[in-house]
Amino acid sequence: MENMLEVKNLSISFGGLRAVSEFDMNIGKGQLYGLIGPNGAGKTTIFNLLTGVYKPDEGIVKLDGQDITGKKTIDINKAGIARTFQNIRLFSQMSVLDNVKVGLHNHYHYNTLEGILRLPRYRKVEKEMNERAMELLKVFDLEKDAEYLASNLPYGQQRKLEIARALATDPKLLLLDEPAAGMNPNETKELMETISFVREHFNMTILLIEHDMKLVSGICEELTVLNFGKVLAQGPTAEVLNDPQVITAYLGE
Ligand SMILES: Nc1ncnc2c1ncn2[C@@H]1O[C@H](COP(=O)(O)OP(=O)(O)OP(=O)(O)O)[C@@H](O)[C@H]1O
Repeated sequence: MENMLEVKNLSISFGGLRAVSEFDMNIGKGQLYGLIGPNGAGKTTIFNLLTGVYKPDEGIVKLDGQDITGKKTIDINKAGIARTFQNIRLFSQMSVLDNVKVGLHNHYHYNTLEGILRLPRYRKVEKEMNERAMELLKVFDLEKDAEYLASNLPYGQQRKLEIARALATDPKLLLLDEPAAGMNPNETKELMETISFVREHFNMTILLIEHDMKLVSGICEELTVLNFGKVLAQGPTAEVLNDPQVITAYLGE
């Protein structure tokens, strides 16, 4: 299997704290991959390194063969990585539809003057964007909520909308940071179905951070377990979760 993501020897320190150390991870195209580990292990820091929020002290990140190490967040997004956040970050005072359209701006363009004068090209692009955004909302069963304010959606739906907005940027790799955080068991079950569906429907490669072991064992094919910024175990989900070191360091806590 060809790799979508290749991470080699990634390290970063904050002051004296080595938050991520000599971290390696390969994710095959189309894989659903989990990153787990105790609180403070460095999982979110790895997402921040992959998305250019932090620049690594050492190491290489390649997306679909392209070196993206140390690039700016916006350029990494254009290269094909989109993410969601541990605490939902929607534009709460914008409509559901407009939240998705924000994501589409990577790919649809008109200049300001065309916009102000409402020239035909502006209207054509707007129409295409509305159609594309509605298509995405349909996938998540949110099209009937298109005109609502994002903040009026129930929590589980806001999570879905955040995923829809990330997908609107047309990524190659989707990063989900604790998508099930704060969800009840029913919402989590629905979310698992949504994530599996997104993988199939968009032929997407997905990396997720998650503490909910039911979700992790239910949908992830491979895992990396992180402990104190280092890889503790890596491989097929069932093997990793039965590894005595993993049970002691993480699952047994
Ligand atoms: N910008 C920063 N400055 C200083 N220390 C930081 C910074 N970002 C993260 N850290 C530290 O790096 C370590 C790893 O944090 P990180 O948030 O990546 O852990 P995590 O595995 O995502 O934890 P959780 O499961 O609780 O979200 C922690 O000790 C944290 O305090």
